[in-house]
Amino acid sequence: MHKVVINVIIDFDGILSVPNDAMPISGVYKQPVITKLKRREIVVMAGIDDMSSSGYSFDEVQSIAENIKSHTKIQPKIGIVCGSGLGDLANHVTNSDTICYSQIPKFPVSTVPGHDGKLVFGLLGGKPVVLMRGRIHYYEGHPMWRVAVPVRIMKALGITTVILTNAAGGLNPEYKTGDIMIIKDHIDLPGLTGECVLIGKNDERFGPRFPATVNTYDQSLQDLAKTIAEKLGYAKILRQGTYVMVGGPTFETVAESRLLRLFGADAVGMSTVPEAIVARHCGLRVFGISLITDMCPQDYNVSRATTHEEVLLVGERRAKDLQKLVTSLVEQMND
Ligand SMILES: O=P(O)(O)O[C@H]1O[C@H](CO)[C@@H](O)[C@H]1O
Ligand code: HPA
Repeated sequence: MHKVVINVIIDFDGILSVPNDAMPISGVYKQPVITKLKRREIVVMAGIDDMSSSGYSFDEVQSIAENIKSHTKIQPKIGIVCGSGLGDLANHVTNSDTICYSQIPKFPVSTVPGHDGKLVFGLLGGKPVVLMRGRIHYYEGHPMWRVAVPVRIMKALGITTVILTNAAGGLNPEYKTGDIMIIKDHIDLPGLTGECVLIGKNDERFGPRFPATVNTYDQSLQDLAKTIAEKLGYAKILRQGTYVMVGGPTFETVAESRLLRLFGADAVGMSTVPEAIVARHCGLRVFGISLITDMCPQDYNVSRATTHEEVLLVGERRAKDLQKLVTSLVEQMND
């Protein structure tokens, strides 16, 4: 999304033109003339995105969902988004139907290693689910709405709960690589700086213009997950904390990690928050879980570079534990 404030030339007759090299920079213009023109025309002339664009319309989302329904008989009640290196969860789905994102008209495609780009329908813990084996990230160049539109599509498929999983860097000094963090709250850093996923026209059929985001993460699901994790013997690696989203794709500098910690975040990643917001906006119950795949450097003396390969490796190592936790959660949650 670009702020469309452009330099225009207005001649004596009030005729407006946009220079060929028009850039999205601030300019001074005569308000009375500008208001005669539709903003969309100016935007089109300047060749930049329409700032009112908020993505696929309600009808488009329904028709994408209808197309998907024609590929499977499973009617999912729970949607699961698999984070980096966590796609193996899909291997535990029985009676499965798999559809590649690229087969579905208008479905965004993921380009990140560790994100296969497949929708897997089937039974997990005896319940009908749909898993997104691979998610869409903002840093891939997608506008924010597109990052989260799969959540709207899953809602149109009939889900009532979404489970968001991710790989994240640990900021809380008490955390360790391999820990599992139940998300209790988030900080939408892109949102706070003007890139909230809900910016643009609002269609009330999706949800309200000004949605509340307190209690985004369902308390009873957090409690249930905690109980299950303790029974599974994960007490020592179990955390509950705040996830902060950054745009990425750079991993944090020491100074950035310190700043995010000062904000009160326990873990940092480049996803999840837009999906959680869109899910709450359309009335879904949300549960989020982070696998701490690396510790963010907060000391220049011990700073070492995080890599995506390392993130995927830790994901692989903890895959079984997360799979057990998520499967039991799905099995035991009420619909
Ligand atoms: O959030 P998920 O998709 O798990 O991926 C995390 O892992 C990648 C970095 O290694 C980033 O995309 C970060 O957000
Ligand atoms: N920072 C941001 N995103 C991440 C990290 C990290 O350290 N690890 C996995 N995803």
